[in-house]
Amino acid sequence: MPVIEVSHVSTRFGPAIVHEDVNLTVMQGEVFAIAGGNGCGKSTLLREIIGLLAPTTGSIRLLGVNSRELEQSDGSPLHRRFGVMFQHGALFSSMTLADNVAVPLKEHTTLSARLIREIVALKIALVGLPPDSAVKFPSELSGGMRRRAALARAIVMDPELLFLDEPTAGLDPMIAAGFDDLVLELKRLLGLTVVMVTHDLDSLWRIADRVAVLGEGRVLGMGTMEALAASEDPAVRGYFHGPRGRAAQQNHTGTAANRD
Ligand SMILES: Nc1ncnc2c1ncn2[C@@H]1O[C@H](COP(=O)(O)OP(=O)(O)OP(=O)(O)O)[C@@H](O)[C@H]1O
Repeated sequence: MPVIEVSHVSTRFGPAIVHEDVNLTVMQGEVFAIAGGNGCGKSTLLREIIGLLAPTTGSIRLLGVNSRELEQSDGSPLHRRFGVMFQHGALFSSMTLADNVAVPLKEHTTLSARLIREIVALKIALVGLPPDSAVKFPSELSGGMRRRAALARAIVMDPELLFLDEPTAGLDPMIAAGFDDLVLELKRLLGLTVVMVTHDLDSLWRIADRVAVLGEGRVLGMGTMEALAASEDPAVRGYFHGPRGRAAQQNHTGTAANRD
């Protein structure tokens, strides 16, 4: 069942064309990644899918609802059905970790303070953070812990869909791998569909069921990592067959891609 349908989306900022006729479908239960070079419009597409930005033309359906309706209805029940982890975690620096995680519950529910505390403690444990981290401020946490805290906030409303914008950017490879494992574990436990924007080729090999590669304003290629790595399309090859792409493939399949 499709949970996201992006149809003929074009995006312009003044004279700059970011997307021209982008089409893709995300199916329920998959980890779908949006990849591509810097500035190709990955984050913009994510913002359009969750209704923060309207595409110039074309349409996007999220869980069956047109995202233009979503953009206009801030309190929509649909907002409870998806969670978002923005770039770098985007935690509020003046709030403790527990208060950060509690934000969506305070905004979207009328639950008592006690119940909110209990749900927050549960989510903090679910993402593998120790209980005493709840009272700490983001500046007192490591980069990896901050990402986990941001993930706890993104799943605090028990969403069906989880959006991750560059979740492992700037993390060392071990911490990034641990974060990927956590995403897979949460997907399995909570029955999530995951949509992730990423540059991290290791992460793509590790957890993505399908990947859309954006470039030149469109989807250059879409499919499993195996299929994309075997693509003959020069634009797709360029993305996967650099030194980092070959190393990531070697790590995950034991076979290096052929040198161009
Ligand atoms: N609100 C905006 N106004 C004008 N230009 C914008 C706006 N948002 C994004 N852009 C431009 O659109 C292009 C795509 O940006 P976007 O952040 O979506 O790319 P990206 O693929 O996520 O990049 P990166 O991998 O570097 O994070 C960039 O050239 C950016 O400068």
